[in-house]
Amino acid sequence: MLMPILQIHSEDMPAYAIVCGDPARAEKISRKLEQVRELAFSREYRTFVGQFEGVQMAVVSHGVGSPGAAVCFEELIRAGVTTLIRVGTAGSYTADYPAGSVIVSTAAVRTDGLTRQLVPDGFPAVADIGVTQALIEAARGTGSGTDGASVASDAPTTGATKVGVGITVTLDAFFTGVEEIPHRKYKQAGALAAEMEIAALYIISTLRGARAGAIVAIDGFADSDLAAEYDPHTGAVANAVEQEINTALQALATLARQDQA
Ligand SMILES: O=P(O)(O)O[C@H]1O[C@H](CO)[C@@H](O)[C@H]1O
Ligand SMILES: O=c1cc[nH]c(=O)[nH]1
Repeated sequence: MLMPILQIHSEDMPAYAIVCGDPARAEKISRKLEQVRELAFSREYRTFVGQFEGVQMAVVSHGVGSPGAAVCFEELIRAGVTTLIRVGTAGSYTADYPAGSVIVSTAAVRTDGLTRQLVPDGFPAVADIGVTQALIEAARGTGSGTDGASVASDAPTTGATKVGVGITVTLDAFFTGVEEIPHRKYKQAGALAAEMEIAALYIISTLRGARAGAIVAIDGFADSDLAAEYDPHTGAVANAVEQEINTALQALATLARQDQA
């Protein structure tokens, strides 16, 4: 069956998918796959399929913002995807996790408009516990692997990259207007970072019976208290993106092997 917006056929889709905002990041991730094929590049949605460690998986870009990303998540699940990991970027709420860190999102604060049109206020946007566990373990594993960095049990690292685990905030606005975004409250309540699509991913996955998790590379500070000059194109951010990609690929392969066992 043809998915009308992504322009992919369900017959071509594996059960496992990595999703990310940027089509260029999808292409970068696809280069780590074997027997890779590009299925479609429709609007902001670029879809590749290939194998990682023998596991057939897809890599798909969803663009910026929850409404557009929701179209991608819905069509992927309709096409047969059952496990999704978002590999994104986010602004940090804490100097403990500066640019170049990565965060595994356990749940997302729903400040977006999209999920309000799907479920009532108060319904939680939570990650799948198995996907989250696989991401945390892979983050520790990739950290102690290729570049041999030590991994502290309470503050896991990947290479030189600090890894946080906790709540993220999903916003609709990237640039502020005249309304104040309550960053200070989110931060005081313990949220680690803000981005723009994770709540949609978690709510849609919960509604449709799929499982999802997310990892984000920190590219600056989300709140104006900490905001320095925003530059998502530094070497530290590129390193964190590389680490989160390796982590997500490893986690997805582990989940697939667990499913087969
Ligand atoms: O890097 P990606 O995956 O696009 O994620 C973040 O970056 C975009 C904003 O620059 C938003 O999509 C936000 O969620
Ligand atoms: O939504 C986003 C993504 C990256 N960095 C931010 O500060 N916000």
